[in-house]
Amino acid sequence: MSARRFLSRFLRLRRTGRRHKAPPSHLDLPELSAPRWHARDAELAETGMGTVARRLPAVIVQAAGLAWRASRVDTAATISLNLVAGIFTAFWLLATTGVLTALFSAGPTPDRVRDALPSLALVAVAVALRAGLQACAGWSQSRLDPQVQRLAELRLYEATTAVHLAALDDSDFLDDLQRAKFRGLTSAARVVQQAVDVLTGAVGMVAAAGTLGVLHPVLLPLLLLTAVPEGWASVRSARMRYLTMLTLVEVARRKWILSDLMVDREHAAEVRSFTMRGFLLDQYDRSAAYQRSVELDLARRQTIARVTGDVLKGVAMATVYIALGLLLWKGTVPLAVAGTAVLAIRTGQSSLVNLVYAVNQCYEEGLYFGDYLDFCAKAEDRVPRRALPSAPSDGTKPRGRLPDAFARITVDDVTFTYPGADTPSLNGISLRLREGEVVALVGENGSGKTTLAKVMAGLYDPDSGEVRWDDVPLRTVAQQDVWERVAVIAQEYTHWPMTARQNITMGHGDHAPGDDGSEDPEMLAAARASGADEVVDGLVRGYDTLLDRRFKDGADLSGGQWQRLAVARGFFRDAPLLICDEPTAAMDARAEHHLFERIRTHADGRTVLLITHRLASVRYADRIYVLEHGKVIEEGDHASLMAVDGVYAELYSLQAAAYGAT
Ligand SMILES: Nc1ncnc2c1ncn2[C@@H]1O[C@H](COP(=O)(O)OP(=O)(O)OP(=O)(O)O)[C@@H](O)[C@H]1O
Repeated sequence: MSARRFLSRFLRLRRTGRRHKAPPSHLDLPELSAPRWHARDAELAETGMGTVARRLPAVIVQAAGLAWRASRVDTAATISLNLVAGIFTAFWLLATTGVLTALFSAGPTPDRVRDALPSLALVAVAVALRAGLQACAGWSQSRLDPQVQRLAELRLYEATTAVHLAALDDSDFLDDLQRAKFRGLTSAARVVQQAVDVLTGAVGMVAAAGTLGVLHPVLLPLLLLTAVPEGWASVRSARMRYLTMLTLVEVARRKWILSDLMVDREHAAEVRSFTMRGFLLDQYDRSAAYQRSVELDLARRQTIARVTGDVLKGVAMATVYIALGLLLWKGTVPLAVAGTAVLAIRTGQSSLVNLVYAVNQCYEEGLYFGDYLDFCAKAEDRVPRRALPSAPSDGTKPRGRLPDAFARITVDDVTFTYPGADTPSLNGISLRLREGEVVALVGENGSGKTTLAKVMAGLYDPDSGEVRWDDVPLRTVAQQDVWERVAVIAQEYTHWPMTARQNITMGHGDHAPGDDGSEDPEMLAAARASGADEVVDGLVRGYDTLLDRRFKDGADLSGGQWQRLAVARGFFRDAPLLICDEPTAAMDARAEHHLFERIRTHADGRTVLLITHRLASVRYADRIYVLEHGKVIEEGDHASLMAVDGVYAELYSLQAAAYGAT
């Protein structure tokens, strides 16, 4: 939030009666001002009840649509049970008139009580049925919530795991994603809940108003008169809380960040070694103290609003009783009707208060839910039609079929620019790999090696140019077909919080040990080739060890040990093309030597694209491409590149000299 926006918001809040101290200056930090978390807050603060009422139907239609898709039975049950309960509310109120008419009639008391009994029985049945229906409605609503939540989560995750990788490099898309995930997703179930509460409140209100209309039309305005003060007090109190939370957003974020730093294991060592404890606790305490003072102030102002509402309600109730007295005195309504009217007014009053509150909440959640829906639609637009093998068979279906093996891979004049970047990361690159070759990419940091590897792995589509397997362009085949035929040992790999076995075999079905306890021979071969077998030998539960210290009996590995597992994962995939991007960066000298030996012997007949800064290891590559600023500037085998005496020769000589010196 810019200083100006903060100031104007602060002043606006002061004008609406707030008297908070400004946040302490140490809290006014740039990392707290990311707008994505609470993008709707300012809009909500400005919105009046008129706007809310106008936009509400659209929100309710969206909520109903989601609920319907989540569970037709529970949605239909929730709505219809609430409606029928409303009918019984009206029925109960009208039956009460019968009871009161009999009780207030002339004659001996036993006779009057006897006359009232049939109506009393009707009242009892109506009240019991209404309570039963409301309980059932509540039950079906509780069943609906998790189903809505599941549907909303699935839709989001299905989209985020299928969007084009380039979408995740787009900062606007990432902002929208964060907002949809952290705020929009939780609003899905809430908007449905609030929509049901709006319905329930409206039904109760209509039942009470309908009853009063039937009793005597003049009684209707009395209902509004009593409900308005309480409705006002409840909305005002909710808005106050909301606006207060708004000013605490930054402080709350600061507290999350600080609490993560003080609690998470990954920071624990540095917190101690850099003696950060006192600093963190002090920062946390100051934030908490500010939050406490704001919340105490809120409690005081909410109490004032509630007391004001209660006083106004008392005045309104007195007015209603005076009006009823006058109507009785004038003979406009009989005594029994007046008695029922009091009951109906009280029922309608609580329904109206609930209704106003639910409308407010429904609208608020609806805005965030709208963000979620917008994001899902945007993300689904960015899912490539050829993402999955089951791509639609319309004009955009994958035309080609990727060969299971290839004679050559050709990269032809490929250009690629990351979303939002000013300059291309790949600028007219051409190269070729023949089956069974080891081809190396070398070059200084940022020269485009990893980007080229990702384009060749089918993770990014080139802006122009083509990558072909034999004669089949990658952009014409289903992406999943490409991914299944390429094994990538990435520069930055994930520490999967799973067992050692799953870390190697993941994405390739279940590789549980056989009945005799023997492990899958292919997995063992991959582990041996990468040196992961030595890592697993040191784990208490072997391949069954969970590699995450956050769980009971979980283990953690060193950087080099994790890298051995990542390499084993790449070797395990039965893919004709193996891309190794800095596969030994964290390994010790012996493991590195072992791995490069393996790669030099062509990794069991596979074609290998090797990216590394260890130039001694690329000497034996069949061909070496040297990249600079996204272009190939030299190409050839080690001997020919040394003979050219260009960039490769310079880099190689530098490294060789360093070793020579030692
Ligand atoms: N996700 C991204 N979004 C925008 N630009 C990126 C992204 N990833 C890389 N780049 C840019 O693309 C260029 C090439 O990066 P790349 O990672 O391919 O280089 P590299 O040769 O693999 O470098 P290194 O040797 O350091 O691994 C760099 O200028 C980098 O800043």
